[in-house]
Parts: sequence; structure tokens; C-alpha cells
Amino acid sequence: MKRDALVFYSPVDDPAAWRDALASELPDLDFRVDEDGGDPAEVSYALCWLPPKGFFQRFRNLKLLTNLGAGVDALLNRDDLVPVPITRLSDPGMVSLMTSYVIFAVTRYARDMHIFERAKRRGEWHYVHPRALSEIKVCVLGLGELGAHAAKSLADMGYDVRGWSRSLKTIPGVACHAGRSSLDALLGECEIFVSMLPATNDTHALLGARELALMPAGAKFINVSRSAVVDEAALVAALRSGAIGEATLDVFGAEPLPPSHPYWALDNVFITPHLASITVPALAVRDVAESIRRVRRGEAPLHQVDPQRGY
Ligand SMILES: NC(=O)C1=CN([C@@H]2O[C@H](COP(=O)(O)OP(=O)(O)OC[C@H]3O[C@@H](n4cnc5c(N)ncnc54)[C@H](OP(=O)(O)O)[C@@H]3O)[C@@H](O)[C@H]2O)C=CC1
Ligand SMILES: O=C(O)C(=O)CO
Repeated sequence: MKRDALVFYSPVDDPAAWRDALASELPDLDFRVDEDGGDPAEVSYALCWLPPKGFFQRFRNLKLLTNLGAGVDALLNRDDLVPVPITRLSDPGMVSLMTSYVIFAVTRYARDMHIFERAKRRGEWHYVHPRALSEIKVCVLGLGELGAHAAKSLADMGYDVRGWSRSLKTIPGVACHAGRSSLDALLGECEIFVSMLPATNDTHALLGARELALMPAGAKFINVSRSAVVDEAALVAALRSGAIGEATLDVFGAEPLPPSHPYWALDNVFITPHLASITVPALAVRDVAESIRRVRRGEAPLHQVDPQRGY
């Protein structure tokens, strides 16, 4: 009898957690971690994050490829893909972890914590009178599954939030804008920027020297999505000159960030090692399993990615 197997691969996610989570939803699914071996012809589904080059070539009967994360840029830019639907995770656990990071990073600047961190290192009691959150204009670039929730949460806290996406959104408390023509004005009117845009052909180096120069002097820039949306060299130059006052960066062109990278030496750059959010298997599994059920019934899976659009 032909097996209906799923192959799992991830350098960072726990296969045991996914095995258990999927067993609770689909007890009949044959869950295989890549190293388990078995006949690749029996594999109908792949659940993968950053699999090695050539990984997919073996799975000639694949019916569904689920990206074990939100961003599909690394997956779409490979030459071993088989022509099957690609889905991304939609994970309430990932949404709340991401929102917690964005709130932390924005609030660290809004409440002057970066100034107090430096004052503490100098051994100085340094009073800065707090500002009302309603005076602080935050721009969230990208209002998708993660960006929309972060933007709304910031607005709920009292920040003055603007959001930007490709198509116009309606998010309570957030002034939403769409399209390239509205970007320059937004860059000029906010003081904290959060990139939550996917890396696509359209967003590549979207924030270059020109766009960074449109931001008010001393603006704060937070990148939790992908480094490719920013011209890294232009950002380094802007951080050196103080045109961009501070940056919080979770994502980089090369990861791990090489020891020689200029970011390490910049006191105004706060670095985290690509963990703004992660997948929570117990919460993400429901939709992963539902997509498999749908594909078994010959229906389209949930959260399908458009490879042409790039997200
Ligand atoms: N650092 C980390 O730990 C993590 C990082 N990520 C990154 O976060 C990114 C965002 O995630 P998620 O919210 O789920 O993504 P989505 O795909 O759900 O949303 C993407 C958003 O970006 C907008 N967008 C895309 N292209 C453009 C463009 N050319 N101009 C204007 N807006 C554009 C989309 O607009 P529209 O709504 O109109 O389509 C949409 O609002 C992921 O792609 C991934 O790279 C994700 C998880 C963890
Ligand atoms: O899900 C994603 O896109 C991530 O970057 C996870 O770290």
C-alpha cells in the first residue's frame, strides 16, 4: 500500500514537538524526519525550514510544501522546487511573539530606555522627561499577518500609528496607507519605523539611502522582517552619521552576523539573532493539518503563497 508520508526538515525547530502535534491531529500520518530515510516516493507532504540544496529533488510525489515559517523568500529562490502548492505557517503563537518583540523595541525607544542603558554604563542618574505615547508616531511597514497585529497592538497602547502595505487595509486605530506613492510622505512624518515587509523583488532595497534620508534626523529603525528590504550599506552610513539615530535589528544579510560586520561596533545598534518570532507547534499545527486534509480531498490548502508575488 502506498504510504502518505510527511518529511520534516529544520535546523532550528524541534521535530519531536512537531511529531507529537501532528499525531494529535492526523494520527494516520507517517511523520519522517529527513534523516529517518524511507522511500522518498512515499512522501506526499514536506514541512521544511531552510532545507539543504537539492533537498526536494527526491520527492517526486510531493503534493504540498509547507514552509515552516512565515517568510518564504529563501524557499522561492531555489532551483530544486517541485511544482506543488506552497503554503506558509499562520500561527497565533508566532503572531503574539512577534508583537511582543515589536512592542518591546518600539517602547525601548519611546520610553528612552536606550538612553538609560548608556547612562547606567556611565554610572549616571540621567533624567529624561517622558513623552505621552500619543505624541510618538510609529510607522509599521507591512500589514500582513504579523504587521497588522503589531500595528493594532501599538495603537491600542496609545501610540500614534501609521501603517503601509500594498493594498489598503482597515485596522482600528491605525492610519493605513497603500502603495509606493504614499511612502515618501510617511517616511517624513514618523519617528519610529518598523519593517514587517517580506523580502520580494518589489521590496528589495526599498529603503535605500534616499528613503533613509527622508526620515527625520535621529529616526529609529527596527527591522524584524528581512534585511533585504534595506540597503545595509546605506543604513550603516546613516547610523554612523546619526541621520538614523538608533536601530534594532533582528535580521541580517548574512546570518550569523559576521564578527567583522560594522553593526557590531555601532553603539546605536541593538542586535538580536533572528528570533523576533518563532513557530509554536502546538498552535501552528491546526492549520498545517487542515491543509493536509484539504489536499487529501483534492482541495486547495490554507495560506497559499503566490510565488510570482513572492509572499
Ligand atoms: N524575524 C523573525 O523572527 C521573523 C520574521 N518574519 C518576517 O516577517 C515578514 C512579514 O510576515 P507576515 O506579516 O506574516 O507577512 P505577510 O505575507 O502576511 O504580509 C506581508 C505584508 O507586506 C505587504 N507588502 C508586500 N509587498 C509590498 C510592497 N511591495 N509594498 C507595500 N507593501 C508590501 C503586504 O501587503 P498586502 O497586505 O497588500 O499584500 C502585507 O501587508 C515575513 O515575510 C518574514 O520575512 C516572520 C516571522 C519571524
Ligand atoms: O518565519 C519566518 O519567516 C522567520 O523568519 C522565522 O524566524
